Amino acid sequence: MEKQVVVIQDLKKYFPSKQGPVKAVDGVDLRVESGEIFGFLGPNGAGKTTVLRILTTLLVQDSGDAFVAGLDVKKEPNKVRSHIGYVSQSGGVDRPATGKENLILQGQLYGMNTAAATARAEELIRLLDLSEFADRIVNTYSGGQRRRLDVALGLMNRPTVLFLDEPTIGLDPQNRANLWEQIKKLQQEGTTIFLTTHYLDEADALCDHIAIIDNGRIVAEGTPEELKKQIAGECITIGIDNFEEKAPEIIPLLKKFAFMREVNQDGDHLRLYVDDGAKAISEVLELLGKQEITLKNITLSAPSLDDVFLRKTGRSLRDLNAKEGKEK
Ligand SMILES: Nc1ncnc2c1ncn2[C@@H]1O[C@H](COP(=O)(O)OP(=O)(O)OP(=O)(O)O)[C@@H](O)[C@H]1O
Repeated sequence: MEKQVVVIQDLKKYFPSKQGPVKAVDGVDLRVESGEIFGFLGPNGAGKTTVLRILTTLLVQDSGDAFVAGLDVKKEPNKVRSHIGYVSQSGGVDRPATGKENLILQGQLYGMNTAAATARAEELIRLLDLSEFADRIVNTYSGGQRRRLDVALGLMNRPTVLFLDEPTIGLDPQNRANLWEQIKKLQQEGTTIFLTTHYLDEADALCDHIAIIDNGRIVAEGTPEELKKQIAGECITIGIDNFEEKAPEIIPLLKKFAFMREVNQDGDHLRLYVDDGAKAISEVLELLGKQEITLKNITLSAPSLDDVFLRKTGRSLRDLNAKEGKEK
């Protein structure tokens, strides 16, 4: 088996628009190793789905190369399709049939005979814990049940790699946690998973490897631990009264502290990356007091993937998600 299941080299896809071309994917390089859960993390409109659609042969790139299971997606789309499963954001099924019937039909569409399709459907019903509802008509399913059936549908042809576009969007915390468990189980069964997500906690908890995309370009890549290590030390977040007026006054003073590595503005908060959090907090509080600045809130935390995103892009992914109503 290929060690690298997905290889992308200088991939570009621009869409025409009245304001000039939208650079949806603007020179992306990526590698996904066999057996890993790979997370493609980025805000709304960053280019995640466009890359996914190219990899799953639904869209052709303008330039650059993409290989899935060693096959060129542009030159051999049919062969690529036989190696992949794809679960889109909207999901697939809308037939007035049960989950199990939908699975069998999907298998038959892949060319399986009824016996083979039924056996595979039963295997997936066990693996993904669908037995409670597999014999019910699909339009009676909850959002979480629907999502799990979508994942099973994507697995009918035993794909080398399963592409999941925002698998947990719109799910409540319990259903999200359940789907994460199922995704981990699939990995243990040997499937490589390529998923897109807006959610920092999802990428952190689930993925072996992450690429962060913004405006069609990869801004950071590595394991969650590697990425967070780039932001050494601890993070103090402070909210102050009269932020607009006071922040420009206080930032240069904060930067003078020997323990201060970096000061970032995040909406109406300051994020201070420091060496020794406890000591730093007391000195920061003393400085605010001297400057007669009123503190609204202060927290100390370990650096998160959002800190990585903020450093690379100057914006907070958590804030962007909140604006889009996608906060977790
Ligand atoms: N068919 C299209 N025609 C024109 N512009 C498009 C088309 N598809 C995508 N775009 C634009 O390309 C950019 C990238 O979109 P894409 O859907 O890949 O982002 P995304 O990261 O998947 O976002 P989301 O998280 O919202 O799904 C966006 O600016 C989008 O509006």
